[in-house]
Amino acid sequence: MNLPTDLAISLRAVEKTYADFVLHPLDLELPTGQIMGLVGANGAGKSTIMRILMGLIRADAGEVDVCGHRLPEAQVAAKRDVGYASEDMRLYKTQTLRWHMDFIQGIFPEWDETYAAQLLKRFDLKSQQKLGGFSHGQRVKAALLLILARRPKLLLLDEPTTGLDPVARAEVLEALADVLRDESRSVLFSSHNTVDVEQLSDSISFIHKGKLVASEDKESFLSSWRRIICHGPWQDGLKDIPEVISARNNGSIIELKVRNAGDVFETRLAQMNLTVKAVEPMNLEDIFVTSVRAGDKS
Ligand SMILES: Nc1ncnc2c1ncn2[C@@H]1O[C@H](COP(=O)(O)OP(=O)(O)OP(=O)(O)O)[C@@H](O)[C@H]1O
Repeated sequence: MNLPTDLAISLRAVEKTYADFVLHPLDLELPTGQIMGLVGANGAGKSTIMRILMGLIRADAGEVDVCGHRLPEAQVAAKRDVGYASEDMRLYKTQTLRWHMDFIQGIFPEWDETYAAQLLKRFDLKSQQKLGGFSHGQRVKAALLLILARRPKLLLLDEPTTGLDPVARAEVLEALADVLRDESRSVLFSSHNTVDVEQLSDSISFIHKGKLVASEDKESFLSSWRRIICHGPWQDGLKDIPEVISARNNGSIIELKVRNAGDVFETRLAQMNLTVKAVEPMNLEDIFVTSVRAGDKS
């Protein structure tokens, strides 16, 4: 079945249960031409989502569409359109990078040799070197080169920058930003590195213990959070206010981290004899740590 392709990814009520983990009914959409960062703590379910999208595991329920192909029925067509890179990607240690490039070129007619040559240079890789002799960072870059030069419509990247030194990270991020210059391509990447996600993404999806707690464009997501510093008497009831994700006091200074708190929120604080001294934006790292520590409230 061919479905409309204005969405690179469409998940509807997708579920997956393992012995000790439940991916709760998940709805997720990635419009074509966008880059989405998938953020969540260890074991949140990021790789599970990636593997479902790649058809490596089957969802227990729900509908999975990738580049307009319904899985699992249109698995073969979907695999042509998707490039997937993860830590468990198998490369042959005894073969050179050139051997891998020729191998992939033989399978995917879309292979772009000019682009592959540019990536070799950008990533500072030697095509005649055997993969067994590559460092971790070089292996990650080699895997990305093999996927990017195929020019797939959708890139699924599981932790693409983990374990890379700052220079290699910058090279990889630049290469990903380049991919997006072509508006028909899309990227979903998971990362623990909130700086990368904040820098690169159009939208952010936040997953916590198998539940999608937010999936929004980056600006709205970041601006929905605030750090508020106030003066006044501490009250245990602060923690029960739904918008307050975290509340801490140090003497008469109270620090609140709030989400979706409208203007009436400050009126409410005033009614509690709290004087607002500062309202500050939060970066993704702070939001991430606050959400994970707050557990289910986020
Ligand atoms: N094949 C499997 N059998 C049983 N449990 C599994 C299987 N694959 C994953 N899980 C469990 O599902 C949960 C989510 O795993 P997943 O790899 O999706 O998390 P993640 O968000 O990618 O974590 P990390 O950031 O550590 O890579 C974990 O508790 C994991 O143990």
